Amino acid sequence: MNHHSPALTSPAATSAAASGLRMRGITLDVQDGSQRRRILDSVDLDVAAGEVLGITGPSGSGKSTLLAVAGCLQAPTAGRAQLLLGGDTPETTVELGRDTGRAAARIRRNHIGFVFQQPNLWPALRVTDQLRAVSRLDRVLPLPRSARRAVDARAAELLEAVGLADMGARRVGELSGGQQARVNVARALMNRPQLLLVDEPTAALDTASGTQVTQLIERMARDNGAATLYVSHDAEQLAALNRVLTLVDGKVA
Ligand SMILES: Nc1ncnc2c1ncn2[C@@H]1O[C@H](COP(=O)(O)OP(=O)(O)OP(=O)(O)O)[C@@H](O)[C@H]1O
Repeated sequence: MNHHSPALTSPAATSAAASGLRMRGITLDVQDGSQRRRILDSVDLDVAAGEVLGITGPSGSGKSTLLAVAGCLQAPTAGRAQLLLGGDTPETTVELGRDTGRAAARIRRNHIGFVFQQPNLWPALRVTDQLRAVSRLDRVLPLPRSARRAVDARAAELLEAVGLADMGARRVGELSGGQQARVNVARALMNRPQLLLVDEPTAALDTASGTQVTQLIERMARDNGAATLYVSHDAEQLAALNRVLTLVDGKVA
């Protein structure tokens, strides 16, 4: 695996990494009344495993739509989105954005973590149970004890990594906004995704907590080897990232 930062020759597409996200020529047209509208226009980008790429741009420039394509929630009209898992071969490549049905749901469950501004945590559920609830192992009932232990160990490891080691038994409704954002990041990484998609995670936080969450996302992306797209409007948060791509009218500016 290549954990080196790619050379900063271009803000978007960089030298190919053996692991990470590769998007080429991503174009999305939608029917808007009687007109065809181009929401994304030939977007190229690379994000190596463990690296964070900031995505910014004016409202309506296509940032969330780009995340939706990478997250198999929206199939592009043209172009290719691929998640490389250690080589550029069919066996080590997950094709993203080809369809949005059950195969896409499986890809999301196995390979993609999402962090949104609205964390969608259950306020009455304990922190550890939030993490247990998204584990794909929870789908097989009854769980063998060894699998349950593996899930609990992963949850404990992540809570420690995000600085909430003592909070596992707390109910989410009792946590501060910054702590909830941390639970949100931990939960997104439960299934060891190789791709992490983050949309405005600091919008509801003050600057200091926002900065901590951004630093946390960078560290967790690196430590977990997750290629990460980080959408934000917040200049302060973006300034902390090594690479930022700006979209204007669906194009890389
Ligand atoms: N399926 C769709 N049908 C019609 N229009 C769409 C569709 N998906 C997105 N759009 C339009 O595409 C444009 C880009 O939307 P998108 O949400 O990606 O922008 P954004 O950069 O994330 O904006 P914001 O910063 O406000 O969240 C918007 O004008 C939106 O209304």
